[in-house]
Amino acid sequence: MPDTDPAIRVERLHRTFGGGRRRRETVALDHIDLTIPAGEVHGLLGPNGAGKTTLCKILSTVLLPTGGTATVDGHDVVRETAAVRRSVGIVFGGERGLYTRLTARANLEFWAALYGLRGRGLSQRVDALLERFGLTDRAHERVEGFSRGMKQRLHLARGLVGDPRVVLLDEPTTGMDPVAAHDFRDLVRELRAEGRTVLLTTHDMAEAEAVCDRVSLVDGGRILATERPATLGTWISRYASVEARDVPPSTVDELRALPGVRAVHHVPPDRIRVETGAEDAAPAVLRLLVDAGVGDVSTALPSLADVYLHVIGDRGMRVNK
Ligand SMILES: Nc1ncnc2c1ncn2[C@@H]1O[C@H](COP(=O)(O)OP(=O)(O)OP(=O)(O)O)[C@@H](O)[C@H]1O
Repeated sequence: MPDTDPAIRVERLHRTFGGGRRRRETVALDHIDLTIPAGEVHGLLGPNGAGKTTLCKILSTVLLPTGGTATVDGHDVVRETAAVRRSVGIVFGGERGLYTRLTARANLEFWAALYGLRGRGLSQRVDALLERFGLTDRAHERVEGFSRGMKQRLHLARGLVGDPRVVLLDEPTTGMDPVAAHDFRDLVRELRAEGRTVLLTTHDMAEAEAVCDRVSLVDGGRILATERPATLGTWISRYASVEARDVPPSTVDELRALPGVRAVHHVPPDRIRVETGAEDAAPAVLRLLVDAGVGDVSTALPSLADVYLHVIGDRGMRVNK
């Protein structure tokens, strides 16, 4: 592969499900474009049904696109499936993909054999992965007796068995406890230090901020924005809201006229909530309330769901124009 090729290049990628005579068509991916340079950790952040898993499945050749193109490590996911499979390791969260009646070691041996490893090379790779993921002591136990966190670690080991240049992690921390989730973040940093490209799907904005070089916000099969995580922080501060009690009507009017104020809602019986939509708006609202002598004031950062709603709403309108 020439070094200039991105690790992942997706152009006008489209995937629908259903749409037969009686079934409504679902658009899982709506003509998306995405370019991820080699060595980047890229987050796909979005609500349920956004299309994240569909994209991972297409990139790992498990699913065919309806239209458009995708390449991994310079190889086309439709025409060069064998080469793509050699380049990609995929890790799904949850229970999928492990043979629970086999031991941890047997699971890894099975996958290593599928990647063409044999004999000494195979056992060295498997030993190294068991060690890396803290499973050496339990290697000869059946997976059905493993805790959820141990299964997750085995999933990660499995994803790396073929020494892939590109690692697709689909909700890998679902169900992990905070310590395991912390270890996972270290692992992603290690993968990057090893020069691998990582595509990580998650619902968790904090996780995305902690490990990703860039994040794409996905909803309804579209990529609404691709930004560096620091920009996600400004999205959050941009959508802060301020609540206050016993605000005189004239001050409410002044608040409505402030730049960056999106709405002022009455919250019965005696409160108002001011929603902002610009970075400096919340401090300006606070100043105005304090200057007006309003004492009972509080601010709230929006939840992740609020940020989705605001950003998706804003960009959605622009996309739909
Ligand atoms: N095999 C399928 N048959 C029919 N519809 C499907 C199929 N797979 C996915 N879809 C639909 O495509 C859309 C995108 O699903 P996808 O699983 O890619 O979303 P996601 O972002 O991974 O969501 P989640 O976070 O819930 O895993 C959804 O509307 C889903 O119902």
